[in-house]
Amino acid sequence: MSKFIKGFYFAWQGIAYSFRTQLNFKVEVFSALCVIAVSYYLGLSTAEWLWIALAITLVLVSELANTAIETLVDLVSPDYNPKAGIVKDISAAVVLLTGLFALVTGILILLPKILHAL
Ligand SMILES: Nc1ncnc2c1ncn2[C@@H]1O[C@H](COP(=O)(O)OP(=O)(O)OP(=O)(O)O)[C@@H](O)[C@H]1O
Repeated sequence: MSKFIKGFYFAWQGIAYSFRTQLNFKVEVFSALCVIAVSYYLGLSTAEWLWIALAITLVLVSELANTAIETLVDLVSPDYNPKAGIVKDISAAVVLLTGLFALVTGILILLPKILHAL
């Protein structure tokens, strides 16, 4: 396998590991699929699709980074350490912020269209 192809394989391993072990990542992937289906049904403009894609990407990327940081913290600091806790808390805060951004984006773009379609 070429080094280039191997890179994709390792990246996929990281996604598969996160999906297997992180309930939050599973929920976010399924939520993203639901949002994409609803967006397709509602017929978004190109700009609206880009905002939805940005929100979904930010949430999934931050959850993957959070999983990597948690795993690294558990590796280097398996025992209780206030600084290890702070690192995990900040990492979780990043996911929270991207989730809030996704929520606001979804409400601003999808809610008016859903109400109009009812
Ligand atoms: N080694 C540690 N030392 C101090 N506090 C920790 C440590 N590990 C975890 N904590 C605290 O417990 C919280 C939850 O940690 P945990 O590793 O269970 O994260 P989680 O988000 O619940 O992860 P997972 O998705 O694996 O369940 C952290 O945000 C942190 O405040």
